[in-house]
Amino acid sequence: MAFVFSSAFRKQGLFVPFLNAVRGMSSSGGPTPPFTTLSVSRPVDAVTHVEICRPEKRNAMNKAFWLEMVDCFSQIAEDSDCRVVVFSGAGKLFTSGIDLMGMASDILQPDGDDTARISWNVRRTIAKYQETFSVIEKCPKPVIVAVHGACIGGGVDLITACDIRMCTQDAWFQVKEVDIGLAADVGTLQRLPRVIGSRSLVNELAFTARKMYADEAKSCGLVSRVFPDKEAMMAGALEMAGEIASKSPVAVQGTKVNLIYSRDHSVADALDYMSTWNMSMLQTQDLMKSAQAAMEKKSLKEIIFSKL
Ligand SMILES: CCC/C=C/C=C/C(=O)SCCNC(=O)CCNC(=O)[C@H](O)C(C)(C)COP(=O)(O)OP(=O)(O)OC[C@H]1O[C@@H](n2cnc3c(N)ncnc32)[C@H](O)[C@@H]1OP(=O)(O)O
Repeated sequence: MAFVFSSAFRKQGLFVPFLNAVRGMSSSGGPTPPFTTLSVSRPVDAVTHVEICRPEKRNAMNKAFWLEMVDCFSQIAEDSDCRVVVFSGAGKLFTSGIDLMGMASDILQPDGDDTARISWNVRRTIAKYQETFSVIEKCPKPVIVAVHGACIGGGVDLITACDIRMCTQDAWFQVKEVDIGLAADVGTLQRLPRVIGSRSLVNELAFTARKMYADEAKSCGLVSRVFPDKEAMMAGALEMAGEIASKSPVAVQGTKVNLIYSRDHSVADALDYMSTWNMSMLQTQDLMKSAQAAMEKKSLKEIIFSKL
């Protein structure tokens, strides 16, 4: 499997092919059928790029988007040719959040003959929308999200379900739901407090709906990297994805599953889960291959791991 590794390229002054891969990630082709809101591509081996692709509507999340995300990430979870995902937005900004024009019927005019049935249907609808972002967490492949410009409302729900967040210097984040009369209900209130340490800051953002800009997002830990512009960010995302993709998929996917498990359980329970996990996963041939490479001072990039 031939990977593109920018650190090696940079040493040789060969960063250009990498930037060409980034340029190939642009959404000029529009959504990838059968999707109508997502463009899916493979810019380099083992890396899947998913782009929310409604630039003329500022990537507002319409009904199709909420369903297509589930199909897309379920397929990626099963795709043994994919080891890492990069997620980004097409056009001027990352996303303007829920489609305020197209979503009203689902939420404001729910079906049902009486209060019980209406409530039941609303509950089901909310659970369906929650799944749109939970699939990102359920997918064992690491997901790197790259945010440029605005990331509003549902966008914050989305990025908090991702494993690694990066943004451009012009990015801003807004937990906008209170401004449209909602308590955010598809992940932000559950995941954001686990992402950034300060509950006071989370509460402030959620109660006031104020914008948080890139520097503050970096200093509070919402993002781990800030890039000067989108091209640099996509190159950085692809470089990181390539680095992760070079490692044992058994090790990487086991790491994601156990990190998420340990976030939601006690240390004792998570250690117990880990030992049960690794009682089979330690028997992988990847362990021997990786250890041998370390002993021989070889780069993992030279090692061929079986697909997973
Ligand atoms: C159970 C479900 C739970 C989920 C809850 C989620 C909640 C949320 O997401 S709350 C956040 C809702 N979003 C907003 O309030 C943002 C609204 N949009 C804007 O403020 C601006 O559009 C923005 C700052 C993002 C961009 O401004 P810009 O000047 O660059 O573009 P515009 O000229 O305003 O828009 C261009 C066209 O896009 C359409 N559009 C933008 N945002 C949305 C949206 N959220 N929903 C639907 N359509 C949107 C806008 O109408 C323009 O369309 P057109 O007039 O046809 O050109």
